Amino acid sequence: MSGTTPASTLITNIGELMTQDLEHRVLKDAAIVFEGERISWIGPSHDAPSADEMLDAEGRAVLPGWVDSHSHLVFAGDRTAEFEARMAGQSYSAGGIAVTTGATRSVSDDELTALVRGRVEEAVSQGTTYLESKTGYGLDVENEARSARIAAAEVDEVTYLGAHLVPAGADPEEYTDLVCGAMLDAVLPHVRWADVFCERGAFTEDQSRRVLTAARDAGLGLRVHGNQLGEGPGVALAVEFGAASVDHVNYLSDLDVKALAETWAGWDASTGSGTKGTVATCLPACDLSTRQPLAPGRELIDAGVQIALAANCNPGTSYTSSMAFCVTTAVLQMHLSVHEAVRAATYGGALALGRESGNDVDGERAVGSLAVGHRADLHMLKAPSATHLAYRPGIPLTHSVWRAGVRSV
Ligand SMILES: N=CN[C@@H](CCC(=O)O)C(=O)O
Ligand SMILES: [Zn+2]
Repeated sequence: MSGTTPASTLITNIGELMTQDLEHRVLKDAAIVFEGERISWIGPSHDAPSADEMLDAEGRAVLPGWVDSHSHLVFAGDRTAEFEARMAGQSYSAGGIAVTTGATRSVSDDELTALVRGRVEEAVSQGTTYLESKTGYGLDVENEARSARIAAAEVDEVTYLGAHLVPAGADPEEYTDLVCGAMLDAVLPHVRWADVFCERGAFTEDQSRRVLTAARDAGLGLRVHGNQLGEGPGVALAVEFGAASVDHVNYLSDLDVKALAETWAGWDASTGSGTKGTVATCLPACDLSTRQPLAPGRELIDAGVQIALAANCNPGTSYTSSMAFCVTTAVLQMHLSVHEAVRAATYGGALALGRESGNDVDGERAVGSLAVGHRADLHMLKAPSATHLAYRPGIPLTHSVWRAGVRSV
C-alpha cells in the first residue's frame, strides 16, 4: 500500500477486537481510532468518534500485529539439500551454520540488504509489525559488524550472535575471546541485545558464560539459545544472568521449568508491574522442521512462565516467517487456547523484547497489545474471529496491516 497517511483513522464494525491488553479484553462489534502512530480510542462501534478516514471492517477480526522476537534474517543462500537429508532421517546439527556463513560472506552489502528487506516485506505481508533479527552468519569481526549494521537499518531490534558457531579451523577459546572483545566492540553501535547458542556442537556452558558476561558489561540485554537439542545448561544460564528470554526450550527438566517460573514470581500479570522474568520463547516451525519435540508451551504457561511464540526465520532450521503458522501449531499441537497462542505471538514477543509497555508522553510506544497510547500496529483478518487461525490451518488470513499507524498491506 502507498499513498498519504491520514491524520486520524477510525475502523468500525470490527467483529472481534482481540486487544491482548492487561485485562485481556476481547470486544465484539468494536471500533478503534488511531492518530498517526498512536491508538487514541477503543470502544463499542456505536460510540465511535469521527475521524479523517473511516473504514468499515465488515465484521472482520482485528488483532495486534505479530511481534516476532526471534529471527535470523541476515543471510544469503539456502540449505535445501540439508533439509532434504533431514526429511530422509538425518538429524540437525549446528554445523550447517558454516554453509550459510560462507554464502553470506560472499555477497555484497547491497545484495545482503536486498535479501533482508525482502524477508521483512514477506513477514509484514503476513501481519508481522515488529521484528527482531540476529546476526550470526558473519562470524568474523568485519562480517558480524556488517550484518549488525544492515539489520539495524531494516528491522526493529538487532541481536548480536557472534557466538553462533565456532568457525572451522578456529580455536574455540580464542574465538570466544574475539566474540567478547573486538567483535563485540565492532557491533555495539548497531545492537541492543546479545545472544549465545549454548548447545552441544556450538558453545559450552563456560564459553557461554563468558559471552553473556562481556555482553552484559557492555550494556546489552541478553538472550540465550538453549535446550534445543537436549537438556543442557542454557535455561539455567539464562536465569542466572536475568536474560530477557531463553529460546527453543525443547528439552526441559523439572528444575528448568521451576527456575523459569520463579523468575516471574515478582511480576504482576494483571498490571504488568514488578520485576520481569525470563520469557521462554517457543519456536514451533523450527521444532517441526528439525523433527524435535515441540517445546512444552502448555506446561510452561501452567507453571506460571510467560512464553512467546516466534517464527525463527533462518535457512537452517525454520525457513518461514509465518507467525500464523506458529499460532496454528501452538493451538493444534501444543494445546494452547487461541487467546494464549495469539498472546504469545504478540504481547509475549513484546515482553521478550522489553517493548510491552511504553511511554505515551514522548516516546517509545508499547507494542504487542492494543490500548490507548500504544503503537497502532494492527492486523485485520479475512475472518470474523482469531479462532479461524487454527480452524482454517494454512489459509492466508491476513486482510490488512497497519504498522505504526501506516497502512502496509
Ligand atoms: N539453533 C541455532 N540457530 C538457529 C539455526 C541456525 C542454522 O542452522 O542456520 C536456530 O535458532 O534454529
Ligand atoms: Zn535462533
